[in-house]
Amino acid sequence: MQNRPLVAVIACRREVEGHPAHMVTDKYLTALRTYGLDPVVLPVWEDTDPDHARRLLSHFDGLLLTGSHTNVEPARYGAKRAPENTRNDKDRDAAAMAWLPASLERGMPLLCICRGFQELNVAFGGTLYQAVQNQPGKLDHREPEGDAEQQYAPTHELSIEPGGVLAGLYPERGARVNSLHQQGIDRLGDGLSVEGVAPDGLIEAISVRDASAFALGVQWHPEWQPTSHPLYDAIFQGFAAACVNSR
Ligand SMILES: N[C@@H](CCC(=O)NCCCC(=O)O)C(=O)O
Repeated sequence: MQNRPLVAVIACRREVEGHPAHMVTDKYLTALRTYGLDPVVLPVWEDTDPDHARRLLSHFDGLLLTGSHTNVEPARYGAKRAPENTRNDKDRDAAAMAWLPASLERGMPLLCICRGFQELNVAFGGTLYQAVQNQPGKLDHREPEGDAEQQYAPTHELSIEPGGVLAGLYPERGARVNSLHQQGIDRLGDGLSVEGVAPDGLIEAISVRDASAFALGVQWHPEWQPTSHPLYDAIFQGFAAACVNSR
């Protein structure tokens, strides 16, 4: 267990038993441990600034931005709040928007999942659909009814862009992936590349074009039982190898 790469994991602000808390659900932390990484949960504060972000992240070998039921504040991508968009977390928004450029500047490996994927797009000047299910021609990407096994079961196809970062990690042209989100990428941020799309054309995976290390975002949840899904496994293997190399 010695000398495992240290991965900073963004927390969310939630109320726990009547008190404000900073928390991460276990599956993200367990997935990192499974792949030989040591997760460290970092609290989020609305007054995070770029200098603090640089100093804080200098202690780590990688950064994971997790999924969350909350949404990026629409004002951050120049939109008004839609009625379907009811959950926010301004502390997490501020931390993510400061940590993303700081981590890329340092060449730290970066894995962004679901909300994290949407944050990566917004950090690069992209915009989001606030309710994908209301967009003409788009599928409903929200989770099905049921228990966690049913909600995180693969529900739609993913088509992987040939020649990209994801294609380099996983040899097949596609896979079935889970889907637990209401929001999604509308306009792609400048400097990002599409790595995979859903059958309705919704962008499902992106990478940072000029990143000096692994920098991938995915709309689905590879942290859910990663060792039993070859694509999810390949993503964590790739991220873990990059974290080892960045020490
Ligand atoms: N709120 C956003 C992002 C969806 C998301 O990250 N869901 C995570 C669910 C809980 C988890 O598994 O961590 C949206 O609705 O698009």
